Amino acid sequence: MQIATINGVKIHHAVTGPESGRAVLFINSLGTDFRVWDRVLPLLPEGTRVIRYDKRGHGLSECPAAPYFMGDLVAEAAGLLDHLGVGRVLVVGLSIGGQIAQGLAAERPDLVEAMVLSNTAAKIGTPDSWDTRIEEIHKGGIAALEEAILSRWFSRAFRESRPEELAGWRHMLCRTPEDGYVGCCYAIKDTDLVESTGRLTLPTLAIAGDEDGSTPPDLVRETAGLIPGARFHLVRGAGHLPCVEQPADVAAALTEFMKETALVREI
Ligand SMILES: O=C(O)CCC(=O)CC(=O)O
Repeated sequence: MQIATINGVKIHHAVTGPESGRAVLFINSLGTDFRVWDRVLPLLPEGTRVIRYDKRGHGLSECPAAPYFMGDLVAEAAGLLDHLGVGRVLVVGLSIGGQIAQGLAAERPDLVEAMVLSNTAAKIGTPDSWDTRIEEIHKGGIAALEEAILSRWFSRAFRESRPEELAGWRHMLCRTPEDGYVGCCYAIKDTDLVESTGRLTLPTLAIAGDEDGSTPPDLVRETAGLIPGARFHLVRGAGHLPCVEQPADVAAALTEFMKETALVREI
């Protein structure tokens, strides 16, 4: 198990693949830990250097008291890359992870060569919607919202046909510490990256799920539209977590993007 103290927080992370390989940083979503990428990783090009971590309040990382700020989440992603000394990476961020990726690209362009924004946006939800969610969790815990959250995370077909897997993801969600989950809700509530993301020029691939109830395709497409040349890929038969539901499709899109951006890197 690899733990490093970054920005004063103990961050659980894992690095696999050869040191000479293309480095890819994966950042997971609200209520998930880095196992959310498990089904995609074996399908990536051989020799990829994969860096995963649990953001604060999730997985095996330390859970400071809520609220959290996007600036801290970005500082921890940057601090981890500095700590590992891997240089510029391709960042793949899912939902809040995609917001951290956008923030990282804006704050530390020396660390990010390209990004994949999966099921995310420059701004997610409204302050009122996040206040309501935070209040409901304080009253009834994450369990009070689990059905609603799972119905946004996964397509109906997945929920009906894969009950054992659904149970596993339910456990991951409900075992997220309340401070970790609510802390990140505060960070998303206060985040509006429209201006800073609109100034980005790095190669970008945006991915959406056609049944995503959290960040629907049009919202993801809107954020992609802020970045000149960004490509958009729609995953069919997927909710908010296409990396779980349609890993082959996500891995193929990522592999294609890695090939394209490898050419950009060599110029
Ligand atoms: O998944 C995230 O990181 C934030 C977006 C969200 O609200 C997911 C959900 O619907 O619970």
